[in-house]
Amino acid sequence: MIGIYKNQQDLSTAAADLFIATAKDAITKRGSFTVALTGGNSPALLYALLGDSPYKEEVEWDKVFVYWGDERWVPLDDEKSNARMAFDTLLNHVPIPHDHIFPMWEEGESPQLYAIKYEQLLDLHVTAERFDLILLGMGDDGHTASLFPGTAVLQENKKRVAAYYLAAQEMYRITLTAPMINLARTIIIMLYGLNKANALYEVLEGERNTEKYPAQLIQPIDGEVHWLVDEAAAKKLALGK
Ligand SMILES: O=C(O)[C@H](O)[C@@H](O)[C@H](O)[C@H](O)COP(=O)(O)O
Repeated sequence: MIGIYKNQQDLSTAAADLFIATAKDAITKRGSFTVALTGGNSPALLYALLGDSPYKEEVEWDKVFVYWGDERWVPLDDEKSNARMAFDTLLNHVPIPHDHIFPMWEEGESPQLYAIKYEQLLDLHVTAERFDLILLGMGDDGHTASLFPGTAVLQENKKRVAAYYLAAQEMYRITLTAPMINLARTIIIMLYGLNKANALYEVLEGERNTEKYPAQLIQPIDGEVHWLVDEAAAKKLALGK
């Protein structure tokens, strides 16, 4: 389903409401809430909302387990780190136990070996391999998580977590694979701005070409996906008119 909002503020508020509802539902039904966070700019306002009143009091943070959907393979204090952004805007502001947080990074480890370790970390709390919620963004080129156009990771169907060198950015990326993402109970893909309009149109209404527009791979098996976008990003969509 797709929700089209006036601006970044409105779509971030909608995402915060959905986050809270999903967390409460998971905690009521299963006793915990497992969430994979995203990087990029799109979730910054959502994280700030969740880290402040009145939202922050709505969540039983001691029952929340935080993972990441993808990461740039850089130290936690690097400004490119997705984890650092989430700590700065959200995790340092809420009473979540430190051992409930699983950044995709380990000093001195190789990204490929850490991807194997991360699958074991998932097994600690993500029951039946299903996240309660995965947050995602989408790049102007149609990538989501670290599933970039034309990369071999798009064909990965055995691993749940994969790491690879992204030559175009001269860095390693580590990511949940599409099959793992698609097991989630709920997925939120949030994005805003005119520079996303073309990719959003191609992903949702264009021909299927997952090599070129990897976000087309996101189709939960038995869950729901919510596209939360602003009017500018929805500009080319027929269903946005
Ligand atoms: O680490 C990353 O780069 C992200 O997780 C990535 O998949 C991001 O969501 C998109 O690139 C959108 O980024 P913006 O929200 O900054 O447009």
